[in-house]
Amino acid sequence: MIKVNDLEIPTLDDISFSGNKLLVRIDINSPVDPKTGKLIDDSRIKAYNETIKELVNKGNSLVLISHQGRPGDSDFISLEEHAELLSKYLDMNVEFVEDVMGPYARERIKNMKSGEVILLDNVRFVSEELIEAPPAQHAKSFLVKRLSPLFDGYVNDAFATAHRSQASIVGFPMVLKSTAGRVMEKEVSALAKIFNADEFPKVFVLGGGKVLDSIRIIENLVKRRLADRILTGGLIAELFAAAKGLDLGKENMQILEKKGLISLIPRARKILLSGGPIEIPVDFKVEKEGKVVEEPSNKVTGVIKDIGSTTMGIYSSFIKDAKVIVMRGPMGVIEDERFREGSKKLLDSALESQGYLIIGGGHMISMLGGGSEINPSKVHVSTGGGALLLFLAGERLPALEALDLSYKEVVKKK
Ligand SMILES: Nc1ncnc2c1ncn2[C@@H]1O[C@H](COP(=O)(O)OP(=O)(O)O)[C@@H](O)[C@H]1O
Ligand SMILES: O=C(OP(=O)(O)O)[C@H](O)COP(=O)(O)O
Repeated sequence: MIKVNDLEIPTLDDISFSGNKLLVRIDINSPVDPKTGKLIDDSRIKAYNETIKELVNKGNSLVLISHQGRPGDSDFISLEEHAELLSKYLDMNVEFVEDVMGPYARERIKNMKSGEVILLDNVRFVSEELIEAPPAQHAKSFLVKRLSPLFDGYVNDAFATAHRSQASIVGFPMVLKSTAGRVMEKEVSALAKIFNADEFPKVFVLGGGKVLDSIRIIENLVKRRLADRILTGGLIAELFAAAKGLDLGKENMQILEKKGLISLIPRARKILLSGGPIEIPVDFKVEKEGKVVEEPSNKVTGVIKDIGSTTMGIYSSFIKDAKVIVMRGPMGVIEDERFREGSKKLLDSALESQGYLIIGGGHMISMLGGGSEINPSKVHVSTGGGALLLFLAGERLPALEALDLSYKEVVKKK
């Protein structure tokens, strides 16, 4: 059992599945090259080998289910390439089923033989999946009602989606015997141990594009005084710079507006006024008339694509002095080679520092490359980004709550 505060989460040691048909929720949501639509990192795809092999070796047949991207974004794609990569890394056939809960998928699941593994298509093609709702409500969703009768059990290994109260995460545990998979188990146990309150300074490096999530996380970190410094990059830095009243220029303000982020400025301002330890870049690398130039953050005219060199130097020195460094979300538009430098420099500083590094989020992890030189006693590479940060900030994760509830309501009562 994994114990987190008052939650008791069963693992594959507590509920042993053998010869069963199992639904396994994984998170293989990966960065995508917007030009080609191809995956640019496969670390999350490799992460589930242990869980999948262990379950297959016990004669179970597995139906893998995951999301990829969000509707409207360029990374909202089908999981066909993911299935090919899973087959390659597992060295077994993982059949791609181009359906989620329709007759084709259900027929294929019914006909599965022991040891077979299939991957359903992007679960977010089903609109219900995008609703955040309590487990009891999701238990009544079409997704859960159509798929759950076909299974003997449910395994949740999607730590990276543990902060979402979505049907494929919290609905199935209400009706099926459920456990955490090996990735979930390792992440939760390791992070609970690593994040020792006595180790400081703790420096959080937060970038990327999921600004609403990040604001929520920063509010938590500040309220609980968990961070000594929060170094901002990506769109989060732009939001805080705007909140501080810096002149980001018309184009960047239009980008913030288009992404619906202007309404978050008052929240960012409140964090700044409450004395939150937020660092904002002093300069940015921008794209201007097709050229890459650096501009001070109080007078920006080009489109912001990365942090500037002075900021890289200042942030690196904070990182080098830290005892614990948590990194999530890139400093810039890393899909473009010209704007990878900020993220790369900060990552190198973190790897060189004496501090313990916790790194999460698909994009930052992709910067690690193969990661063969990484020392596991100094670095924890999490499959999670937002989930990781919310967990570290002390929030309860819906996926863990659902597994705990499932154990009490579904397993113990049987
Ligand atoms: N200044 C910026 N303007 C626009 N997009 C940015 C900027 N900086 C980073 N990004 C984008 O943020 C995305 C990654 O953010 P996110 O999904 O939050 O990270 P992760 O997957 O690591 O959690 C990338 O696609 C990157 O291009
Ligand atoms: O990539 C993910 O989160 P992350 O960017 O916080 O690591 C997860 O797959 C969750 O995806 P979502 O933030 O679209 O719900």
